[in-house]
Amino acid sequence: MADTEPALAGIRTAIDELDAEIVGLLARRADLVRQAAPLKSDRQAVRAPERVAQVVARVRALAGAAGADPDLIERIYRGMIQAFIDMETVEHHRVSGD
Ligand SMILES: O=C(O)C(=O)C[C@]1(C(=O)O)C=C[C@@H](O)C=C1
Repeated sequence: MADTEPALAGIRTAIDELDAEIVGLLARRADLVRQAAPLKSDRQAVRAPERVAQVVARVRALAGAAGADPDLIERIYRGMIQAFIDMETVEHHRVSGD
């Protein structure tokens, strides 16, 4: 069998480079979500299920156009948004006491 190590190492280097970009983008997204927290009236407004549905529908369409699996992208986004909701809930409580 051919030595697969160089190919795997190359793939992992490319993944590491993408992760550096993704983390930078996530930091910017987290900053924007944090800014939204004080603008919301209560916990239900923080969760904003209709907005989550809108974001998921949009990224599914973007995934399709980009040649990615919409189901995979939806799973990733639902996990990510839940983490942002948790963070935004803590921030909302901090600024509003609600
Ligand atoms: O759009 C908002 O209102 C946000 O706070 C952003 C965001 C998201 O991460 O996309 C986070 C929490 C809400 O449940 C909906 C969407």
